[in-house]
Amino acid sequence: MAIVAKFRVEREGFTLDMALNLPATGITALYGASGSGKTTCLRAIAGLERLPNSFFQIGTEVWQDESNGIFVPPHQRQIGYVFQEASLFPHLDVAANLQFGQKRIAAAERQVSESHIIELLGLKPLLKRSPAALSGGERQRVAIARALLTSPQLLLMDEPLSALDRALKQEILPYLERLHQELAIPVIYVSHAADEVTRLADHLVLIDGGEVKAAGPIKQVLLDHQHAELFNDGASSVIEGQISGHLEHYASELRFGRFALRLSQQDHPVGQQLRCRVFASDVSVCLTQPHDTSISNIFPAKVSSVGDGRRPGEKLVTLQLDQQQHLLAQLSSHSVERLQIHPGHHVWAQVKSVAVL
Ligand SMILES: Nc1ncnc2c1ncn2[C@@H]1O[C@H](COP(=O)(O)OP(=O)(O)OP(=O)(O)O)[C@@H](O)[C@H]1O
Repeated sequence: MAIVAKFRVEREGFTLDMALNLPATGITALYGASGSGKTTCLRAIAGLERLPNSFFQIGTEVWQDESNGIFVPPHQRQIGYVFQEASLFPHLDVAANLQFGQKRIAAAERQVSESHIIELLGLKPLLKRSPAALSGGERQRVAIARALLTSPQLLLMDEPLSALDRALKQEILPYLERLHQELAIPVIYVSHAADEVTRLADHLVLIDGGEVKAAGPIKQVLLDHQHAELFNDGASSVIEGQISGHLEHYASELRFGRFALRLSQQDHPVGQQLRCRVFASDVSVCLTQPHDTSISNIFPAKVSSVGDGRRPGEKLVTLQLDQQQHLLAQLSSHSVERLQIHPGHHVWAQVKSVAVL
């Protein structure tokens, strides 16, 4: 099943022209700077903004095809929408706010059970509270639950964590991961926070100036040197693996394919799936296997490409560890020349540090 969209609108000083072909599964992140057109795209998907000459289809359902006079109004689209700020009814308690979501759908059409959603989002202890007595993170969890209880075919989330401080954000992210693992509802997630996107998304659409610059599975898009600079905090690659053990010296081990990555001690149990982000600036390259180094994570790799970095004198080198896993290394062009690093070259990748997401 796929989501196919074509949106075009010209506004004063801004043209949006996007063609999207997305999988109707998992989390797709729309990532771009402020003013790049993410919200306009989301509002167009919801039908809140009717853009001329546009088209939208999810699975076999066409919600908009202006060339054939089709436009399904927003209230007839099975969509859940979560905004930056949770807009709960202040006079109703959490339970009544949730029921409001569910009542919009006839009992026979409900796809999700209320008790399951309450459990997934950890809302049981909050049911009798009024919205005023909730933290920002709790309010947002209620808003997400309310949207899910309308049994949407598609969940749209517009910067759902951007109004929360770092601690609240960290509190809510595991809930979003659980939703992802346990519910089959596709999510389109708008964000300009690279850490959120790399942690949650399966698919990534990079938007710049109203246009799609790149789209595809997140690991693949991140490796594309051309787009590395659109990710505003620097080029990086993602490693996804399972905690395979807790080691001495306050360290844990993450297995990915036939490799193991040593991390600072993690609280997660063995077997827990985890994503890490490896910044290209934290990866260096040796021609021979280093033994006398303080760096613990050293992998044999093959250079698959060498491209220009963000600044003059910088190169981005893609290193292939195996069929599934690549790393990006940011090197000086001087080092690339001195070590004669070229595609096909067998080298050793040293990973200085890893951001656990
Ligand atoms: N109703 C409107 N009429 C005219 N211009 C608009 C309208 N809505 C948005 N714009 C303009 O369209 C451009 C894209 O806005 P949009 O809100 O989609 O960007 P965004 O990527 O979501 O930004 P942000 O992250 O700041 O929310 C901006 O230049 C904005 O000023």
